[in-house]
Amino acid sequence: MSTKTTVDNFSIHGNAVSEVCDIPLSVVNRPIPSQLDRAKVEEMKTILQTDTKKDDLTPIDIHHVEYKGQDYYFAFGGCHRWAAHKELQKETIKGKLISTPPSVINTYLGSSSPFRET
Ligand SMILES: Nc1ncnc2c1ncn2[C@@H]1O[C@H](COP(=O)(O)OP(=O)(O)OP(=O)(O)O)[C@@H](O)[C@H]1O
Repeated sequence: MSTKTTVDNFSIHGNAVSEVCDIPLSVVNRPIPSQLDRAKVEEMKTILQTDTKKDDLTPIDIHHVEYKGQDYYFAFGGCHRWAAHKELQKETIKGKLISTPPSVINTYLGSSSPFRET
């Protein structure tokens, strides 16, 4: 017999980072289009608009890349939290910054990566 353990809010990247930042949505690149469950987005919007609950949503993971003296920010998951913030026209979203080498973004984005050397 096996026992299945469910871990809420686990992030292989974010669990190693304790600091949570308010990150402007305008600086974050989201290269992968989201497939959204509309009901979930609406539920999250309600949470964000409820003073006693608005901090219930966990921070999203945001990859921070420093490349040739410039800062780049990427998010791949957190699709529903992102959509809820966007639709409410929030300026910022709570996130954990994951310091990420450009080569890792190259792995995700291949030839679409801005860090590919020609
Ligand atoms: N109904 C809810 N009430 C409170 N917190 C919620 C609720 N739904 C989700 N959350 C919180 O939001 C976090 C993220 O949820 P979830 O992984 O489902 O969405 P997402 O990461 O924004 O989207 P996706 O996983 O599609 O990229 C959960 O870990 C949980 O803390």
